[in-house]
Order: sequence, then C-alpha cells, then structure tokens
Amino acid sequence: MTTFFEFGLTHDVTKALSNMGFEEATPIQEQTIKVSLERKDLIGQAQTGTGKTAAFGVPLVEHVDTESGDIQGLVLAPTRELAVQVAEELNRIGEFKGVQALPVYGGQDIQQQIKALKRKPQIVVATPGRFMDHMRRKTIRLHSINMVVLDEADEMLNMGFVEDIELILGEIPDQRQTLLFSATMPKKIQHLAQKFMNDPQTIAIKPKELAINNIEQEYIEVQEKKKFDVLNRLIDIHSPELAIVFGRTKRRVDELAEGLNRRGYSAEGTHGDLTQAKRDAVLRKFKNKTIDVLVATDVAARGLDISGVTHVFNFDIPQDPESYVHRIGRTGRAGKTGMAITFVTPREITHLKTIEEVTKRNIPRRAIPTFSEAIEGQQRIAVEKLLHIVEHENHQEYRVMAEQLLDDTDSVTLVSAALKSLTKEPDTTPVNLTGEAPVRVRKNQKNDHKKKDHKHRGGKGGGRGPRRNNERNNERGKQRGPVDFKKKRKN
Ligand SMILES: Nc1ncnc2c1ncn2[C@@H]1O[C@H](COP(=O)(O)OP(=O)(O)OP(=O)(O)O)[C@@H](O)[C@H]1O
Ligand SMILES: [Mg+2]
Repeated sequence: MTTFFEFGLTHDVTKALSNMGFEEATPIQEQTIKVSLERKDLIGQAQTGTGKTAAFGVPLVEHVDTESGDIQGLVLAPTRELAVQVAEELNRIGEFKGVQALPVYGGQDIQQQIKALKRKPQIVVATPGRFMDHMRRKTIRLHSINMVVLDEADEMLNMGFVEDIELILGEIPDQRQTLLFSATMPKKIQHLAQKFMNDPQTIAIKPKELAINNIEQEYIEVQEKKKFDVLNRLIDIHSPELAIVFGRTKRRVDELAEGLNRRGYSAEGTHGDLTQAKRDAVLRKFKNKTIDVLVATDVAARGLDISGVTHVFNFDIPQDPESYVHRIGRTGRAGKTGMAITFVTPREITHLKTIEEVTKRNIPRRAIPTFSEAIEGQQRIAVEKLLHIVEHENHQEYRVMAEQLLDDTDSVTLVSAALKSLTKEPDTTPVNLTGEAPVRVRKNQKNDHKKKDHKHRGGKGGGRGPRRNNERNNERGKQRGPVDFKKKRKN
C-alpha cells in the first residue's frame, strides 16, 4: 500500500487529501500518479468507484502554477453533472494550494460562465459542446493549457463528441500532457490516443471481471407489463438506503418516477430534456436523501459518485455491456458493497448473455419476488424501527398510556397493532406504463464483442445500432453549432 506521502507531493496537497480522508492510494492512483507527475501521457483504466478522479486530480492540481492566473488544466467530461462533481473534487484537492477549478457546461447561462472565467480559474472542467462554444466566442484562453484529461473518453465518443474533442485537442498547444481515464476502454479509443497523445503508457488495473466484485449482481426474467410491480416488491424487500432505477427513455423515466410517487415512494426522475436547474435540484435532493429513489436515463450512468447508493435497478436492460458496467458501478463504490438487479424480458435473454460474456461474469437468476415476500420485507423494517426505539430512544412519556392500554387489551394484540401501523403495506394503486420494445441484439454485436472490438457503437459514421434514439445523442445534438476550426494537431 502506498500512502500519498510517498509521491513527494507538496504539503498543501497531502494536507487536502488527508482532510478528504484519503490516506492510502487506491491501485489506479498508486500506479498512475507517479507517471503523471513526470508529465507523461497515459491511459488509465480501472473499475468503477476506484478513485480515478483523484488519480488525475492530484497531478493536475500539483502541476498548477498558482502564480499564474492562466488556465493550465482542462478536463473534458461527458455530462454536466459529472463536470460539476469533478470540479468539486479538484477544488477540494486544491483547497490549500489555492487552485480553482471551474465547471463549464451547457444549460448554464453563458454570460455567467464568461464572468466566472474572468475570475481566473486555473483548471476548467467542461462538457465538450460548451467548451467549443467558448472557443468560438474566444472567451476561453487555450495557450497556456499544459494538461488535458479526458474523463470517460469512450462515452464522449459514444455521444458523438469525437469531432469536438478532436477540434479542441487540435487547438491546445502540442507541448501538453494528455491523460485519458475510464472504467471501460473499447478499441476505438486507440485512434484518438494515437492521434492526440504522445506515446501514452496504458495502465490498466484489471481484475478478472470488468465490473466490480463488491456488487452483488442478479437478474430477474419478467414480462414488460409486470416490471413495475416487481420493482415495487424489490424496493419493499430490500429497502435500499438510496436506489437508482435506470430506464431506457425519457418517457420511461418520467412515467416511472410518477408511478413510484403514486405508490408512495419518494422518487424523482432526471434526463437530458429537463432544464439544468431541475436536473441539479433532483440530484441535490437525492444526495441529501430528501428522495430515496433516483430514476434516470444513462445520463446518470457515468462517473457519478453518490454515497449511500445501495441498490441499482436496471428497469430496462442497458443497450450495451459498457453501459451495464457503468450503471451498476453507481453502487459498491470506494470499497462499499452494493446490489444490482437487472430486469430482462424473455426476448432479451440473448442480450443478457452478451453482457455476461463481455463482463466475464455469470449473473445469477433470481425468481420474481412474491407479494408476501414484499410484505415480510416491510414487516421486518417495522420490527427494526420498533426495536430501535426500544433500545435507543426515550419512550418514557408513553409508559402511562401503554399501561392503560394493557388494562383492556393483551400485549400481543397491542404490539401487533403497533407493527401494523408501522408497516408500509404494498400499495396497489393502478399504474400503467407505456410499453417499451425489447432491446434488440444486432446481428454482429456478439461477435464484435468477442473480437473485443466495439466499432458498431461508434460515434459519427460508425454503426449506430439501436442507440440512435437514445438520450446521449440528443445531448450532443443540442450542443452542436457551426465549427470553423481547421487546425489539427500533427503527430
Ligand atoms: N485514496 C482514497 N482513499 C479513500 N477514498 C477514496 C480514495 N480515492 C477515491 N476515494 C473515494 O472513492 C469514491 C470513488 O472515486 P471516483 O469517483 O474517483 O471513482 P472512479 O474510479 O472515477 O469511478 P467511475 O468509473 O464510476 O467514474 C469517491 O467517493 C472518492 O472520494
Ligand atoms: Mg470517474
């Protein structure tokens, strides 16, 4: 085990890390920080939730010259939420050194961003589309950027950001360091790496499986129409601290969130059609545990680090194995355990097999939980609540009342009634969701994955497959505008 002291970091940075509770480096941090500190290019791959942010964040902050107010570091990330989260982590690492990281993303008032940029952050964390906007407007200065990080590079390619990324990298001085991080690294990343990186070293922390071991994985074969009731039962049985439910489309997410609320759960949905303010508010409520269930499209699959997420439900099976890995990776982070349950309709079983093959993991099948299991789950919670009060809370002022009640009613009847009133019995309010067509495995998908080549999922011009209509390309669509940058970085 390596402690952060062994990297020879400045006192300000080690102090910040220790304030954050980081004492020992995680394996990806241990192996990449040294290389990055020597200003070498690298590709870093490690499972979800294993500390890739600090793996690039520490050298990024360490390299900043605080005497200068120029932008020296750029992180590109696929979603706005992720840009905000990464900037927050960089600000924590840079707290004592006085390093400022600014998130810059679409959906936020650009004038505000221009003002914030004038306050001279040394690091900018941006989504590619908005960064391009600032480049076009010349409101961001690129000449002194000497370190670029692509977080979740493969997802940015999936979203069709490849041209933007190429244009951005083409505009940033060649004498820079370029780092690329993700839990999944399909082959097509190689093209980007070859073109824009300088002899990068690949550091992959590769356990046997792609997905993390501390996530218990299961699937349930269930018909489309029954999924919602089954989800309710599972929530009742497992009573997650926080749960994320992934749906395939925006409509699905809206309907699921509404349905869950009608059944008495505290849930809200997030997807790319909501305003940024709404998306931020929903995420904040989830982080504060004001709501227990976040319903989301794949917009929340990548990188989000929310403590307390004990369960991930794939209400709709994800389109591709990488998405599966990232979705379930929202739980079981930083050494904690978690559970991921995937719904598979009978026609989607082949698709599940592909996921199992790529993730090199057998996902066991679980039977559909019964109505009575759901009630038992809730009863167990009621008992726990009651016992917690018995042991840990003051109930002195209820004693007289209890004794009076016991004069007329026997104790078993009374405790049973108390338990009933504490139990959330399954709600059968009718909820009808619009049916979703099953995910179709395209003919070549299985073989493509066998070859470990993911060309079929490429960005522009590549095979598009079923992804065309999903969330990610819409995000991209919104942020595009005319492009007039010609200069390309030469090797
Ligand atoms: N050295 C460390 N010691 C303790 N906790 C750490 C350390 N490094 C990171 N963490 C914590 O681990 C959690 C996961 O880190 P992070 O979000 O960087 O993971 P990731 O590898 O980027 O995952 P993903 O692939 O999902 O993006 C965070 O809560 C972070 O604060
Ligand atoms: Mg990450």
